[in-house]
Amino acid sequence: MTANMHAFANGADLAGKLADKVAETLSAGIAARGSASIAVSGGSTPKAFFQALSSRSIDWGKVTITLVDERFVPADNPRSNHLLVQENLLKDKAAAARFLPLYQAAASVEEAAAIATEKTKAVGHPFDVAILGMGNDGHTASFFPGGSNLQTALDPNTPRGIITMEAEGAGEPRLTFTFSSLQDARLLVLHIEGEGKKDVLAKAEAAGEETEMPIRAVLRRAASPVEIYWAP
Ligand SMILES: O=C1O[C@H](COP(=O)(O)O)[C@@H](O)[C@H](O)[C@H]1O
Repeated sequence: MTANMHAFANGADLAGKLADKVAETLSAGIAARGSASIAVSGGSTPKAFFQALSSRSIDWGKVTITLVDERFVPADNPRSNHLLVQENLLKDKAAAARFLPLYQAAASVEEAAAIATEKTKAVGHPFDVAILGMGNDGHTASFFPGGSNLQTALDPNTPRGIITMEAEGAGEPRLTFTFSSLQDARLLVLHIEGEGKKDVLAKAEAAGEETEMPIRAVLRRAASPVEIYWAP
């Protein structure tokens, strides 16, 4: 419903300021409820932010970290979002956090989604923090244009949890939290970098179908304000 733009001079500045804001929100969650949760994205954008966040002094033992979405690949695959988080976030002070992976070594991606839904069902009602990314095709999480489960993923009446997604632009089959799981995070961030992504955002903010650019569902219908963090 509401989007607030936070623009920074460069990626390093953004990473530090976003880490400060996320650490503050997680600490407030711990103070209010005794624990806190965060769902993060993969891709090429969040590495510097993860590294900055890992050094923040909060009570990481009370924090659960999970992923917004994941490829149906094991954690040693270079395309795994789990691997990205393992190498860049679950270290330094943040090594004390609990991590809940979405990938499960199941016979099918559908079975993996059911197991991951069960294993994550105690967190995220709502998440304290959800960090979304956005692809050049307007996807966010694994809500891909033309995705096999896109309508279900974006339906506000779909229960919280993880569903599967296959799409031409997605590579491997995917596991993704649904829109209903992410849209009410206490701090809902869209983290994008580069002039190209700014242009994609402008296109998404214009009129058009959500199914063409699924990030529109978040920009238009999220219950929480969308805090857009951008750097050139
Ligand atoms: O496929 C994915 O891509 C998006 C965006 O990635 P980027 O490389 O353009 O930053 C990401 O948000 C999502 O988690 C990931 O699975």
